[in-house]
Amino acid sequence: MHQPPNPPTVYSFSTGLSSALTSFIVKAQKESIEKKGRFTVALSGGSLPKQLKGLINNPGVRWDKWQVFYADERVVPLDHPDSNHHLCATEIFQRVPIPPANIHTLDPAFLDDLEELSDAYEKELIREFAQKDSARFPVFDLILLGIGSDGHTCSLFPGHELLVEEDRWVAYLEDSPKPPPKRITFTYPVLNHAARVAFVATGEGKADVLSAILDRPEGGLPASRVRPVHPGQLYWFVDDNASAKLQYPKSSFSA
Ligand SMILES: O=C1O[C@H](COP(=O)(O)O)[C@@H](O)[C@H](O)[C@H]1O
Repeated sequence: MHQPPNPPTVYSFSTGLSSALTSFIVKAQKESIEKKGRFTVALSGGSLPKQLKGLINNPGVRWDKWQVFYADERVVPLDHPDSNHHLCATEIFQRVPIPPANIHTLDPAFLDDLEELSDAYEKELIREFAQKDSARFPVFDLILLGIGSDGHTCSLFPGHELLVEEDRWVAYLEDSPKPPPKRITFTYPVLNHAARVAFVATGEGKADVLSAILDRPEGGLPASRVRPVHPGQLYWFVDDNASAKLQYPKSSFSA
């Protein structure tokens, strides 16, 4: 019998969000390596990578065991300032000993063909997961997401047709309301099969939307639809500015 999804756990911080997030990630990494010998992570762009700086020079991080994907990516060259990979590389990966082969970027050979590009990224996921796991969808150890003030997450935007995609692992869009317009994105089946999903949101500009996502999930904003299937866990790491209007109960964080 299917069990309902676990309810979200919300941690709100006046200070120290980044170091709590670091402890959380390192703990998840340790558990995953003990179980499976690797740590599969998907990252977002935007404001998230700056919150991950505690991973740099952290003796607990086993970079050689990480397999990194991007939960969404803008269709631009990998060294373009709009690229989520470029952002993560600049903030983190250029400063840590992660083997380049463990970072799975979009294939720049297909930048002019979105269908080929998203197919190729899906195949990259299949290569990493299908040989090792038997699940119909990849089971990431951790997916780290951000939110936009319109409630989007990854490149899943309010009212977009990709919100009902049930089959593809990776999809593309040419009409993102936030520039740049061409993007690829994980779909809900991938997000909702992860072992853990953690959203990170900071600043008063996110306060209204955070309350809409968590206090009124029936509104169906894209971020509200991220509800990992049991036994997957959903976490929110937010600061007190972002949670200022939130009614949803907060939990206290312990490393
Ligand atoms: O366009 C995007 O936006 C979201 C949210 O960005 P933020 O700057 O408000 O944190 C981000 O999570 C996503 O990866 C990115 O492509």
